[in-house]
Amino acid sequence: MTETTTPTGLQPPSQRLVVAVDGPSGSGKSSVSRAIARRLGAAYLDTGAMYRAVAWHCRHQGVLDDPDAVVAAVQDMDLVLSVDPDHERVVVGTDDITEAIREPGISAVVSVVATNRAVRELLVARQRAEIDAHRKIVAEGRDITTVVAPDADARILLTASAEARTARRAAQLGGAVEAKDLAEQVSGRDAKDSTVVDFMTPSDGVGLVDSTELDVEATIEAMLAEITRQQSNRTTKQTTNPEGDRA
Ligand SMILES: Nc1ncnc2c1ncn2[C@@H]1O[C@H](COP(=O)(O)OP(=O)(O)OP(=O)(O)O)[C@@H](O)[C@H]1O
Ligand SMILES: Nc1ccn([C@H]2C[C@H](O)[C@@H](COP(=O)(O)O)O2)c(=O)n1
Repeated sequence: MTETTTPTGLQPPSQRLVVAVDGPSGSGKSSVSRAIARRLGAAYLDTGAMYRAVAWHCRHQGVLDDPDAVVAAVQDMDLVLSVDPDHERVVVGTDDITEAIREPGISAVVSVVATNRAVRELLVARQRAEIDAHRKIVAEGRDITTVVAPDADARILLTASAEARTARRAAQLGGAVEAKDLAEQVSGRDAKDSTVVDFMTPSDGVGLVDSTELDVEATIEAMLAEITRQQSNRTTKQTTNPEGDRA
């Protein structure tokens, strides 16, 4: 069956839309994906917040140094994560950790859990369930375009130069962080996280948006244009080859 489309090639509002966004630290994934979700009337899944919540929980339980205990802690973890793009909220058990997961102490240790492959498997399963539960959703992280939702309707790698990303992080933190700590928070963390997933180069079929020379609004516009382009391509393929690759 062929899907119906609007004159612009965008799917009508009643149809399912999954947008997957990956990219390195400071590329703008969270701020831009949240804004896109608002404009599309979609849910917003911040998968980095899940890894941060796991890091907070394991540190709270004093098990960060024990990989097996980390996995057990994730299995038992009672995590509630808001997917409302207008309302950020992360709760573990009875603890509201929305603010706590953004602290430098968590940024410094989050790679310990993010590079644990068993933890990744558990979180990927939760992320897929969350995506399946929503008709429209923008999900962002490091492995959404490749592992979590490789069949997403639109898949984008959002990049920016290391210099631009470091400058953005410095501005975000209000200049209160030393240069070496900033470099560790941006490039150092990416280097550790890159050992388990590739989020520096787009895989096949993933669109690339480079925000180095763009401000936030221009990046949002470039992302929306790329989403429209990929949706149009998919619609054209479905119209010209409705049976897909089936012989
Ligand atoms: N195109 C842009 N131009 C200028 N500043 C930007 C741009 N995109 C994002 N920013 C700013 O850069 C900072 C980092 O952005 P954001 O937190 O969205 O990045 P991120 O990729 O989600 O990082 P991380 O993965 O480390 O959480 C924020 O202060 C944001 O407002
Ligand atoms: N899909 C994901 C999302 C995040 N991570 C890791 C990478 C970061 O070190 C950490 C926190 O992410 P951030 O909030 O900075 O985007 O979680 C990952 O490995 N896979």
